[in-house]
Amino acid sequence: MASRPSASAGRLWRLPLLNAALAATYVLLAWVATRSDPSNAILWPSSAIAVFGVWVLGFTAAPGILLGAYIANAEVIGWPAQTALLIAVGNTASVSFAWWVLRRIRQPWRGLQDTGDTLAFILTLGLLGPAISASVGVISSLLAAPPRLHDIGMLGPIWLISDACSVLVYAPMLVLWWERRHERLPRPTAEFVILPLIALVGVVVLAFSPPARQALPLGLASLALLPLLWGAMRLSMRLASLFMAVLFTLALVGAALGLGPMMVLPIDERASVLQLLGISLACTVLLASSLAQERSLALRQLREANAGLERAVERRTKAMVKSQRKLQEQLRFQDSLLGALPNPTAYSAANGRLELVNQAFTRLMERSRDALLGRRPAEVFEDSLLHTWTSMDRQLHVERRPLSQECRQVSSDGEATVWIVNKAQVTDPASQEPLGIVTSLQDITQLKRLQEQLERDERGLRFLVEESPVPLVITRVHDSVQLFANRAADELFRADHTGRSGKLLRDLWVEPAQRRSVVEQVLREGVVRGLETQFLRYDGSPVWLLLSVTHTQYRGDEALVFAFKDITPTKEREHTLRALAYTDPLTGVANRRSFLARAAAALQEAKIQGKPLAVLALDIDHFKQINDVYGHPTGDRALRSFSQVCQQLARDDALLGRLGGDEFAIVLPRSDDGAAYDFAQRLRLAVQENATAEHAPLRLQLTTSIGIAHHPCEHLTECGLDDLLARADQALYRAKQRGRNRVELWTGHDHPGAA
Ligand SMILES: Nc1nc2c(ncn2[C@@H]2O[C@H](COP(=O)(O)OP(=O)(O)OP(=O)(O)O)[C@@H](O)[C@H]2O)c(=O)[nH]1
Repeated sequence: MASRPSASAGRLWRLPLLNAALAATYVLLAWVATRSDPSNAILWPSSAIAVFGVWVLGFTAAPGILLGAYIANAEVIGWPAQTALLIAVGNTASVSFAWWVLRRIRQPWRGLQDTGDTLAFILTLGLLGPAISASVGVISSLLAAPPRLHDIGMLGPIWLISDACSVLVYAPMLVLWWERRHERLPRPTAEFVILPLIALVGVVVLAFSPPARQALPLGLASLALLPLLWGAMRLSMRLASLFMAVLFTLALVGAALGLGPMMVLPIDERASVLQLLGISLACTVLLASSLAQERSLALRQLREANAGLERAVERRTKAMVKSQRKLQEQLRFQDSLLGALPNPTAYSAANGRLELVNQAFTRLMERSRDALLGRRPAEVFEDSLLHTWTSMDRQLHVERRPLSQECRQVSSDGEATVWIVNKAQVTDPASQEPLGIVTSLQDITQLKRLQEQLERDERGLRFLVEESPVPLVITRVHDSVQLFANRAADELFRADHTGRSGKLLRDLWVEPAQRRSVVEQVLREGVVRGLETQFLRYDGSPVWLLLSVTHTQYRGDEALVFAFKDITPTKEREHTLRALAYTDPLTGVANRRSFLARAAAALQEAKIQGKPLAVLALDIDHFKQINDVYGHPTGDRALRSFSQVCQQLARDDALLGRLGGDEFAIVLPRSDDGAAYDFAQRLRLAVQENATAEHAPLRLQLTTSIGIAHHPCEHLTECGLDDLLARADQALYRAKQRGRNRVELWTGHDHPGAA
């Protein structure tokens, strides 16, 4: 490759030196070529140096070429200075221009790499450059000294041929040896030593044969083509160009000395014929060598590709060996795994024949491994297992998913065993094609017996539970769906009678919040015992239940078991007793004890809240007479009628109670004396109008007297319920004294003594 001068400072000094060396070489070669005859040089080797210069230094070689050409033309040949300069400019410009054209038509220019490069080199630097140089030279010569007409016709071609021959024969050798100076030479073999020697000797004989043998035909010179072609095809391009240059130089020297076949030609044609011969030999050798170079490059690439291929094959082979080894390891592992499996396990190929069996399988079959491997199921299995085995295989081919099936087998000693046959298809991971089937058997004889026992036990238990007089319900935890209810439970909740109409057990709780807390407690602690709670039956009627709940699994579901006891009669009895304890049986209002307790609580609350409270004491007027005249039953009716009127008129927060006989009391929370007085008056009037004692056909009209006391008290800072009742009683006493059917407020003047 042409090296361009670098702009770096370190290399600047080299360029003038190289140009000077180039000029000096140019002049030296011109001097050598023209030594015998300055006006008629056989060759102009300086042109080759100019090409070498421009190739290596690029256009920066121009000063060296110009200087060398000028000195050579002026000093060596003897042209006048002006002509010499013109010719030198022509020489420099032609080679530079040819170099520029070469770089344009071969882009990127890589040197003499192939026939395209070589052809471009021949056409540009080999022919175009010399043609321009010759043209400029001829014109310059004409300007200097007009020659004869004959000479004008010949001067251009002679100049061109001479330059072209020089460039084509020597320049490639120089350039190739310069550019490939670091490449090692091939090791010399007999062929590469002997054949060039023979060629050299032949050329020497031809070129330097004595004048006596000048009669040899000129065509013999073409024999030189044979060794040159051998060199072009067998040697590297660098050696071939050297070989060619050496042989041609020998021929040239012979001709210069007046020896060799050229001597048969007229003297003025000898040089041109030799040069033409040189040009054609050079072109042939260069192109043939390029072809050989291309061929060897292609061969090298092929070899490299081949080597790459071989390496790939080797790698692949290694990988295959590795994976084969891995596969074998896996197979060994698989074998040992299979052997270690406690369950009888076998692998059968796609054709059904057994390919692998473990020891458990051989024991089950009561045959040796060899007696099983390679056999079809029909050859080794008894009827029951055979039937299950083959029908599962068929099913597996269709469904292609693991299957399990139960199979009963009778061994040779007549013992029946039950097996679960598990089968799974093995498929090719890539194509999904079935490869075979793995079968594993599981002895469930014991399990089966246990299961049967359990089923029997469960039947017994189920009977017990279903027939138990204790109502039992099982519900699923997560959705409360009823999983089981015994007959007693259905009767308790009247499920048969009305139907459940979509209701769940959880809908029957009267207090849903209580249900939630019970479920949480059961899930947390496992059991809840003896909880009294109220449910509604499916028909809506209430029922009191004693409830126990526990947490269990029922047929795979998380479940709650509810056990109930109907305690409704007990609860009703309790209720009646409580009612009897707190109410007056004749009138239904609070009895004395209950009234006093609730009244005390109301007074306490009024004190805490700082609110007023009034107490009314009531007594039916002349009640004793009713009893005495019309009898007790009429008196009882009078009491009931009176209490009813009081109940109807009293506010919701008022407390009414019968203290005894015909004495009643009313507590009015948040009522001052004015409000209490108004209420008492309204009540008195209501009694007068509505309270009666029926004594057919009579209808006795009742009246009442009312005394009022209130809290806070006027004269005492602190007073209790007893004080209030006593004051209300004193006020009542005053009402009686003042004619009855009246309302009196306690004023502080009423006291027993005053009465
Ligand atoms: N019928 C009936 N009479 C009862 C009952 N308890 C008490 N008595 C009677 O009620 C009467 C009470 O009479 P008093 O309040 O003393 O006299 P009174 O006739 O109402 O006179 P004044 O109160 O002054 O109007 C007595 O004759 C008792 O026997 C009862 O439960 N039923």
